Amino acid sequence: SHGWGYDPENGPDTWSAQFPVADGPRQSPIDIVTADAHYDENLQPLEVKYDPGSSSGIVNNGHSVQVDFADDTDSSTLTGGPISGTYRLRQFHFHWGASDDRGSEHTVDGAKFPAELHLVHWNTKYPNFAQSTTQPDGLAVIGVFLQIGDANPQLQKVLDALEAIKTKDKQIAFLDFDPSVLLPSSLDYWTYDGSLTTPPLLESVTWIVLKEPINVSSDQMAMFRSLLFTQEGDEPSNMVDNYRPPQALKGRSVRASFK
Ligand SMILES: CN[C@H]1CN(c2cccc(OC)c2)S(=O)(=O)c2sc(S(N)(=O)=O)cc21
Ligand SMILES: [Zn+2]
Repeated sequence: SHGWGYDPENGPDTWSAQFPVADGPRQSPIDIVTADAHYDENLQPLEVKYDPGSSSGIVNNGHSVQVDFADDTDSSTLTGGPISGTYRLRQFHFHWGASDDRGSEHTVDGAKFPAELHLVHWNTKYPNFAQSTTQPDGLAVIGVFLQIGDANPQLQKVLDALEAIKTKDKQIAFLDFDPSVLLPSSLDYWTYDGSLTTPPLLESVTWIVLKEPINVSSDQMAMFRSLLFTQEGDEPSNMVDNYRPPQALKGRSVRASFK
């Protein structure tokens, strides 16, 4: 098996060989030390405007489950917050653990959550997504923690699609889904300059990590863990622990939108 992944032979500790930026100055995720997060009254509220008509498909890409959006118009956008200009929603996906004690990429005062949702947006000042991924202000990713609680009915539509995309590279149509139903009631956030948390680990992400988690039940978490990293017909490997651990802060500051 070649290509990056999350096993000992191709996981996060091996990525710097092919992607030297892995040891760069603004890598993600990080541990958010809440006492060190500086309240910035200049931070604007987040403005999320998503059009369910722009959702297109759901795919097992061999690293996560991802819902893709049509990003040829400004139908689903992120503005405000720490960013300037308009960023278009491209996709959302998740990271999770083999058990409920781990799975998130960011941690808060060292605490891990069982999963983390990432909503990926790109800066429309650049001609397209690919170009934006190479720019320091090219991407903005909203991170939402998942905590074990009551079953989340909004998540169920995503989970019900998983049995049709169990193996790597399987995808199906996924229409009329408004990802704002996955956001918590408070949009209070921490923000810092970082990177993609997977190869190519590009240092082009303004991270916007929401303080309030959303709920997921343990049974719903088990559904994520029924996915496979592997293709149909290959020796099956459960898609679990698809998270990169926290990286060095290297002098960066984390700002808070709330007191
Ligand atoms: C496989 N995962 C990444 C896929 N992407 C990607 C695809 C092609 C090219 C490229 O850079 C040239 C980036 S992506 O930009 O959509 C993101 S966002 C993200 S995370 N976890 O930091 O939110 C991981 C990935
Ligand atoms: Zn991610």
